[in-house]
Amino acid sequence: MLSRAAKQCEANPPPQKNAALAKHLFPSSSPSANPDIREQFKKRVSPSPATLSARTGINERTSPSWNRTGTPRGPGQRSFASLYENSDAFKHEPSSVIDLTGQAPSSKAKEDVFFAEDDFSDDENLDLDFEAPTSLPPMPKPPKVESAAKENMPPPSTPSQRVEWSSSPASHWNPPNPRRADSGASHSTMSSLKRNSSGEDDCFEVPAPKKRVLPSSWKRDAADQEPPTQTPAHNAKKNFFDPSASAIKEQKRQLKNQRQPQNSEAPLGDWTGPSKEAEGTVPKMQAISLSREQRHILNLVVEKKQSVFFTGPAGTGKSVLMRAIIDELKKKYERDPERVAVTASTGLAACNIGGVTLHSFSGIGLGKESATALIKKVRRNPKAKNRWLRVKCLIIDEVSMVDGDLFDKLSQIARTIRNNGRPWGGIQLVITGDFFQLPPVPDRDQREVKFAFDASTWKTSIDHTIGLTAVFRQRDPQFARMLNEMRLGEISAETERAFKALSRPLKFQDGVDMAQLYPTRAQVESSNASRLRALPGEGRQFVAEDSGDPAIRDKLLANMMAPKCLDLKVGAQVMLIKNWDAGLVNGSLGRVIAFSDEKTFEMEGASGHDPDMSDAMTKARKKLQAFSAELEAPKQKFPVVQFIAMDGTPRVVMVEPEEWKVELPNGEVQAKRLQLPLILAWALSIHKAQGQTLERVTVDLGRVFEKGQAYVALSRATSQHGLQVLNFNKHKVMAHPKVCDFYKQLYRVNEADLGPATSVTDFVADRMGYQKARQEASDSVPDEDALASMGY
Ligand SMILES: Nc1ncnc2c1ncn2[C@@H]1O[C@H](COP(=O)(O)OP(=O)(O)OP(=O)(O)O)[C@@H](O)[C@H]1O
Repeated sequence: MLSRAAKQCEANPPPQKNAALAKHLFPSSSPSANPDIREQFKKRVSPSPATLSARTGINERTSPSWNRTGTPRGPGQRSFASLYENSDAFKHEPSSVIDLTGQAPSSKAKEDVFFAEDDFSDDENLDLDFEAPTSLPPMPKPPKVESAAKENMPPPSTPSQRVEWSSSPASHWNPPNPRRADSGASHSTMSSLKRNSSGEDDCFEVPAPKKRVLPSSWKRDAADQEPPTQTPAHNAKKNFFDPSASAIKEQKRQLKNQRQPQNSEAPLGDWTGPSKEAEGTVPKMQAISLSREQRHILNLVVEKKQSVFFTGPAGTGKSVLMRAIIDELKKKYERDPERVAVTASTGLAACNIGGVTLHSFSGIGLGKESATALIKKVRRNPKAKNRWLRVKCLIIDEVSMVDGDLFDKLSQIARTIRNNGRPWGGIQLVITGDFFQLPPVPDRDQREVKFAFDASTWKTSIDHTIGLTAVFRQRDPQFARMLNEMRLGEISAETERAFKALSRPLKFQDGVDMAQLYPTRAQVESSNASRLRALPGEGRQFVAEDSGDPAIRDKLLANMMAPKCLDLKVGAQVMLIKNWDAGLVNGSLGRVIAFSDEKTFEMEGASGHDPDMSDAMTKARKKLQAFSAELEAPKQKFPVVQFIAMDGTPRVVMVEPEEWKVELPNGEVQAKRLQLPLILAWALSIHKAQGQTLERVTVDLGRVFEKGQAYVALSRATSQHGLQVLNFNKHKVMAHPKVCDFYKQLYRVNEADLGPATSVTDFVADRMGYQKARQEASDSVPDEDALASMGY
């Protein structure tokens, strides 16, 4: 029968139009020149990669690469340049994997390959990085659809070839709605009511505004609207019969979105009073784009792989730049995230950049022992040892609080564990901080403070020391100058007078008071507790949901900005501790005006607070209840907060829990906390305020006791209008003499490659000195003298 069929087939070859259809449906396997499948088999004599892989026991990663015609390449046949020859070169396909095994796939009679357990023990010495050729052909233009979606999509056909599938609507060709993941995470329980925010999501690219924002989000610009192919109506229809909680949530969200454009003229947000934003008088806030000096540093780190310490006065954008660097490095090492370790001196600072403490990364515990003992400790800890071996780029934020001895010990650990004599065993360092700000926490033995720049290995560890000069936080140049004098401890009589004049009381009409900064946590807690008690009405307590290894979880989470227990009442002053968008950022102050759940939008406690608001809220409630009446109401209620946005306008948001993670570079989550991104904010600790930008702040210098504290506290303010200074005493604001000396040694030089107009301060003289020292260090046994002087 088969031979009869074959004969018939030979006599009547298949028509061409079927070949076209086959080509469309199976483009990768469809024969193009010769439609006869037998001819294809005749041509293909080499084994397929999968067959070979099965035969040799080597998986796809190590199997030989294949060219487009299906013939294998032998060793040396595939150059890096060839990777860029076609537009598919960057696709993640086995065929694009570079053959590092050196085995030609054409050698057919391969024997099975077996690996011993330690065959790869020296893998860490392999440096597989390569510089991309500079003369690459342009990358293929990305298609309009999202890449993630594209991977799962069949290739769209041209109109002439289009084959309609009766069971597949055209919408299946569209990318998924990017907002769905977000909204899908919103359920009625506390654990599911979270935004997908891994650590600090803020970056120089500002994220899209949150949809819970009322009323200003009712008037969104076109860029924030749903893609035209996915109207809320379309999605609502799709989920209409889906009874799951997430589908109901999604449905409600879509209904809300549908209402937005229609209601833009008379926004629901009337109930907070029409904001300037709603009236269209406030220009749309722009995403932060890095300044020239910031970009220069980014380039040095990411492209030139230099070890850099960048510093600068408060508000010069060190944190913004560091986040941009982290983003870029993570992209660069996307396939091997352990190559980038994000750390900071304290748990709080680490949380702010989505990293871990330097201690936690390095696996040294408190790190009080000698370097030799610490090396033994790391060796006994395979995970920590592996981190040291894998890391290529170590980020250290808030370096002013890193102890100098610790810096030397870590440098020694890195060299020894990595068996590499270069500074830090060849790890690229990216360090930032301002030594005029908070110093290392002093030891119990009260020895003199030792800064990181005092470390014997500091100079040999850094290629470039760069000072950022443009202050962004304070727009008023006179105020910026006053703060700079204070930073350097050189306060003129005029500046002293100006600071003393700031003792006047300040009152704001919007109900949000000044945040008072205190040096100790106890002072902060007692001040906030008494203000909360003084408020009328019933309080609500929000207890964080913690997870992770119980042995270390509580310790790791103890330093977190988000508290374990948060007590709130209507009228409580709060501060946002996450970055949401350009208007609402970490540090934005607000006031709780009600408690609500999203579905019924049932407000409590707002009446009597503000009559206009109560009236408008009633309207708002009715409108929302109209479409949410049939949906099941959740039990959990969350605070509705009226924030003062960065432009000074009020914005009302219902605040729901978010997630904080303490994560190791390999992505291993050590601890997790789910909590509202709020803290009480009548009083704040200076420690918690470090890194924040505050619009309204009171500082009582009579309470300040540590060098650097006064500067940190005062430099949080954005303007003199929002700053009250009590008990100003210029002797209280003196900088540490060692820090003054360190910065005096650094001097301004214009970088030749940036041109004469640049404001970049690159301390070239030091850098040259460092490089010379580095050269010497790598030629001989590194830093032996330094280590000997430290008793190692
Ligand atoms: N390139 C930029 N363009 C506009 N604004 C910027 C830029 N860089 C930073 N900013 C803004 O300046 C303010 C201070 O930035 P940032 O917190 O990064 O400064 P910092 O140097 O880390 O301050 P500190 O030392 O006090 O922590 C923030 O409000 C930030 O949004």
